[in-house]
Amino acid sequence: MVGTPSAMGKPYRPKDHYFKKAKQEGLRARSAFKVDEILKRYPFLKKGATVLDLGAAPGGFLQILADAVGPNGRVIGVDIVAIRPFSQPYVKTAVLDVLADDFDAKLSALYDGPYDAVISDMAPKTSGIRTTDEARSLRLARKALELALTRGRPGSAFVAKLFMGGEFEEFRDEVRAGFEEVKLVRPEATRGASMEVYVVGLRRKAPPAPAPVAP
Ligand SMILES: C[S@@+](CC[C@H](N)C(=O)[O-])C[C@H]1O[C@@H](n2cnc3c(N)ncnc32)[C@H](O)[C@@H]1O
Repeated sequence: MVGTPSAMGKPYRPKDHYFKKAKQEGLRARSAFKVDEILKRYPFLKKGATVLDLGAAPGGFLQILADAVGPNGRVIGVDIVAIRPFSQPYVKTAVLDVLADDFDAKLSALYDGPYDAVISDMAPKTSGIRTTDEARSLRLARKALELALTRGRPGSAFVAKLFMGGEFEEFRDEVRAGFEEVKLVRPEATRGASMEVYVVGLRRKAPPAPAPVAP
């Protein structure tokens, strides 16, 4: 089936190769292939690791993350939409809005960290107005970065999806300030028309030691 031509000239196929592959492999979403590719390129998640997945519904990323950390690990997934429960007891999910005032307290009640990786595939509801959508995407990515910096261990990793444009460069600099290395990934499974890119922060820098108290 030939889809509607996109702005970049590539056809948009709602039921494309990755959609079918996800179905065949029992994956909840085609996006699972995106995190799988990121983890293959940057294998920062070890068995036994603890990971926070923001914007986790319906759970494609969670399936890959659960496999990556195994039963001695821990995966926490949150979304404003309910996530069908996982059979693995080390995968915990909750309906939470990361932008809500009480989010941090509710996340702490779920699991207080620290995390080996904070991953965000959050995407705002699109308005069709490019600047508005970029700003909303950036707001979600900045919240994810705040969580990675406050709840990630030194040495931990960060991944956030972001719509290119607007303050993209500023955001990349903010990630650079907190992580030793920063990479940009546009996974194979990303649809042709999409402006999204994943910013990957590797090895969170240790926060500066507190100033010594004067005698
Ligand atoms: C592309 S989908 C995520 C797909 C998911 N990674 C998977 O593999 O199944 C983006 C998600 O971001 C969520 N989202 C958007 N705004 C959010 C917010 N403020 N708090 C939590 N989740 C949010 C949406 O509800 C949506 O489920």
